[in-house]
Order: sequence, then C-alpha cells, then structure tokens
Amino acid sequence: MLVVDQVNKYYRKGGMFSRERQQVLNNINFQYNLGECLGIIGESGCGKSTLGRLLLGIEKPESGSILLHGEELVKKGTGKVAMSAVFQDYTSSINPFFTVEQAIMEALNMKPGKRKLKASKVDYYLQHVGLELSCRNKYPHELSGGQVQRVCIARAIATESPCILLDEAISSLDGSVQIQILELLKKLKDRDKLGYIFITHDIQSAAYLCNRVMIMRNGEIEEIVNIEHLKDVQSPYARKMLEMIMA
Ligand SMILES: Nc1ncnc2c1ncn2[C@@H]1O[C@H](COP(=O)(O)OP(=O)(O)OP(=O)(O)O)[C@@H](O)[C@H]1O
Repeated sequence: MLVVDQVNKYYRKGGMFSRERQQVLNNINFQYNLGECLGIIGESGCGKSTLGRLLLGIEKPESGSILLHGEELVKKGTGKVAMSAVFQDYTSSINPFFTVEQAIMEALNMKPGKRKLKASKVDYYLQHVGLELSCRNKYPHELSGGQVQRVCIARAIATESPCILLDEAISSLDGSVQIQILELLKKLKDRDKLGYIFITHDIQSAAYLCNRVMIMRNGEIEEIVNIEHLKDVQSPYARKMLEMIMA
C-alpha cells in the first residue's frame, strides 16, 4: 500500500530571486491500494502533475511523507523503481536515436541481471503491448503515435514497478488510438493486476479504467469517490465540475 501523509509542496513565485512562494499542494492525504486504478482529475493548475512528480520521486515535498509498504519511495543505488510513468508527450519520452529494442533495454537495464537474458525479454514486452516484433529495430520516427505510446507502456512495464503513473498519457493521441490504448491498459490491469495512477482531464476514460477517482481543487483533495458512485459525489464543487465535463 502507498500512503501519502500530510504532503505540502511550494514553488517559488515570481522568478529566481523572489522570496514569494506559492503553495501548490496543501495537506494531501490518501492511500493507494496496489493493483487498483486511481484517477486524479481537476481543473488545470490544481496540482495534479505536481503530485505525480512527488509520487515518482522526481521532486520532494516540503513536508509530509510518501511511503510504499512503510518505506521511502526512491531507494538510492538499488535500481528499484516504486513507480514508473507514461507521459502525454510521447515524442520526448524516448531517445530519438534509440531503436525500440534499445528503448526497452534501457528500462530493463535499471535492474541488475545478465544482458543476454534481458535482450531475450524484449519480444515478450513487445507482444505484451500489442506491437509487431518487426518494430524491434525501428526508430521512434518510423512509428505512429499510438505505437510509440505502446513502446512507452512496454518500458514502464519492463521496470516491474508495482504501479504506473499515467499523466495525460492518452491525451495527445487521436480518438480511435486513445480507445485502443485504453483497452490495452484495461487488459493489462485485469490480466496482469497492473495498477495505475491515472491523471486525466477525461472523465469518460477515468470511468472506464479507474476504481476510484480523486477530485482536486486548488492544491487540495476535494473528494475521493468510488467510480460506481461518481454521480453521488458529496461536495458541491465536485458535483459542479463533473456536471460540466459530462455535459
Ligand atoms: N516547476 C514549477 N515552478 C513553479 N511553479 C510551478 C512549477 N510546476 C508547476 N507550477 C505551478 O504549480 C501549479 C500546479 O501545476 P500542475 O502542473 O501541477 O497542475 P495540473 O493540475 O497538472 O495542471 P494541468 O492540468 O494544466 O496539467 C500551477 O500554478 C503551476 O503554474
């Protein structure tokens, strides 16, 4: 279980030399059960991606803790990643000079083990995300957006982290490709018990994939609701926001 406890995050406001600070996350408390899909929705600028970066260990909170099974998220020197990520901008997520094989190997190399054994796993991950094995020697510019995002998902899975953070991971894709990637994510969740934290603006996608949804407002958690009770949210703000995006 991942436990986020009293997390606060500030950013400097008004340039490098300014002392003014903006509180971006305010007393964030929640628990994430491994294997579930927790959606995070909220208006632009409410702090979703900042929370995502803290969960990935890319940035640290000013106060509060984020613990996985009671331990710090990022264990230096172990190569262990608590959470891997897939971002919106798939074009900059992969080194353009890496083939698909090299991109997946890069993720596999985060863990110890023999290189030959790892190389033999590349086909397994390609098949796992519905890519032809012929993609193995291709470069990102030779693939469609949906195919590149599948490679990003393969890389995230290859780290064997217990949860994948998806930050607007389908937003840049065309409608039909979005559906295909959503179906892939759902299949991996149901079949392989993969868990996600799914940051999105798209409530329909959240309803399809998530077990629970966290609604954020101005750096705070407004409400967390089970997906089957989405229509019964208590807070007037959450109700209004959902009505707006579902209209
Ligand atoms: N590195 C940074 N330095 C200073 N301020 C930042 C930084 N990153 C984010 N912010 C500010 O923190 C607030 C929250 O930003 P964040 O990107 O987390 O919101 P968000 O909910 O993910 O928005 P969106 O849906 O538009 O991606 C915003 O006011 C943003 O301007």
